Amino acid sequence: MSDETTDPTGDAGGYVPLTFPTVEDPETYRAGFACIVGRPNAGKSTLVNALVGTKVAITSGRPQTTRHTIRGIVNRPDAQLVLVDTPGLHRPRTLLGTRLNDLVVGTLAEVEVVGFCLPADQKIGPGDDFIARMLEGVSTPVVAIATKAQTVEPSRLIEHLIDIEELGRAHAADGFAAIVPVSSLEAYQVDVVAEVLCSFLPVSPPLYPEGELTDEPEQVMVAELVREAALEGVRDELPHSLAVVVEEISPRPGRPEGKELLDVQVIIYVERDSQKAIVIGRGGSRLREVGTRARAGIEALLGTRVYLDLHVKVAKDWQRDPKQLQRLGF
Ligand SMILES: Nc1nc2c(ncn2[C@@H]2O[C@H](COP(=O)(O)OP(=O)(O)OP(=O)(O)O)[C@@H](O)[C@H]2O)c(=O)[nH]1
Repeated sequence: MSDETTDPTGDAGGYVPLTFPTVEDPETYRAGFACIVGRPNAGKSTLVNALVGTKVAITSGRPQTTRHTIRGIVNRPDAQLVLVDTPGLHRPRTLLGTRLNDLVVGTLAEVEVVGFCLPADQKIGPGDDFIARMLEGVSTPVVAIATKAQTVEPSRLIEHLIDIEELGRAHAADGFAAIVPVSSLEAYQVDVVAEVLCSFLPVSPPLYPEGELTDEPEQVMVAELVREAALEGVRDELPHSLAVVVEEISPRPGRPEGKELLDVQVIIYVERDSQKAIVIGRGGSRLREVGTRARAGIEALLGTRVYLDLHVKVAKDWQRDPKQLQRLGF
């Protein structure tokens, strides 16, 4: 299934030269890494997107859509905060789950501060306790973030903040390093979250050039865009059964200047033939829509016209097969 653009809107071939952000005062400028954790659906990706100001991670109403560690970078006059968005922390049920948790714990030890998202629209439960216990094992300071704060009544928010305080004290003598309510979609206190997280970073020059939104390889970003497009409207049928691999991104040879074209070859893996039929749709109609939607995002990301070549393949039970997982980049 192929799909070439006929009406490009992006700047062709527009890779922006990299410059480092302006440092207001090198004596006090801070830079470092923060990791955002929380149970599935806690609002982690939405918070990262609000902090960074550009969509870098996938959000959806369904748990566990973020399979890769995606970093967003917040540049402030006084600090650079590099955010690591983690997959939904959960008790491992499949091998994929185990790998995700290993990935999360490994990441926590390497960052300067952890943001622990606890959604205000839900009571603190066993999933949050599980994460709090996991955090006991790392010495990184933990900032509790009461997400979705403006989706509930003030009385409920207060109750939630008290419960968070208790959760913190149950797991560490001094409790959480800070507790901040935020509502990412309602633009409430997003700046405060950035400021509090930055206060835990060491004095350091900026780590990444300006304009760089993520240090994930382009392949991963492209795969995420295709995955998001392929799940659109069929999340109930295929929530976790879909993996995307970008086989190749290469410039089409012999294109005239200003009309550059990137060939992008992508494989969508599903677990069963029935799922393949869902992704492709009648007469390939759905896959065409997936291609059109994904291509628009890829062109915006890469800043050039794209020829997207999409294939759907069946990889039986890929979630439980270590070899398949490795091949799919987990
Ligand atoms: N109204 C409102 N909705 C929010 C807010 N934050 C998150 N949501 C919604 O909550 C749902 C889950 O948010 P995500 O950001 O995808 O959650 P996540 O923690 O990244 O989820 P996983 O990737 O499954 O771990 C989405 O439907 C969001 O739109 C908020 O501040 N206000």
